[in-house]
Amino acid sequence: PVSKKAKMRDGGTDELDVCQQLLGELETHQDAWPFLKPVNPKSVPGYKKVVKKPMDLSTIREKIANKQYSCLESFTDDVNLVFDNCERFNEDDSEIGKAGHIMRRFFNKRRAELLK
Ligand SMILES: CO[C@H](O)CCc1ccc(O)cc1
Repeated sequence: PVSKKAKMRDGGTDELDVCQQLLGELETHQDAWPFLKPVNPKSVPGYKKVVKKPMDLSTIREKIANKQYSCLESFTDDVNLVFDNCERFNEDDSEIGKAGHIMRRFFNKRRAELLK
C-alpha cells in the first residue's frame, strides 16, 4: 500500500502548498488589517468572555510553520474561526464587521479556484 510518506509531494501542489498560498493572499489583502495579529483582550472590553477560541492570521502562520495542520480542512477550520469570531463580536455594518464578510467571501472564492 502507498505509505503516508509516499503520498507526500511529487512536484505537484499538495494541500500544504494550497494552505500557504491562501494564507499569503489573506495576509496581503487590503481588508486583512483587523485579523493580522491576536486581539489584545486587555484593550477590548468583553472580548475574552465573548470569544472562546481567539484566532488570527499570525497564529495560523505559526501553526503552519510548526506543522500543526494535518490537512486543508484543519487549516480551513481555523480560517473560518477568525471570521466566525469577528461576526460574534462586531455588527455586520461596522468597519470590522464589513471587513470580516469581505475576507470570508474572498477566502471561499480563492479556495474553490485553487482546488479546481
Ligand atoms: C478582529 O477584531 C476583533 O473583532 C476586535 C474588534 C474591535 C476592537 C476594538 C474595538 O474598539 C471594537 C472592536
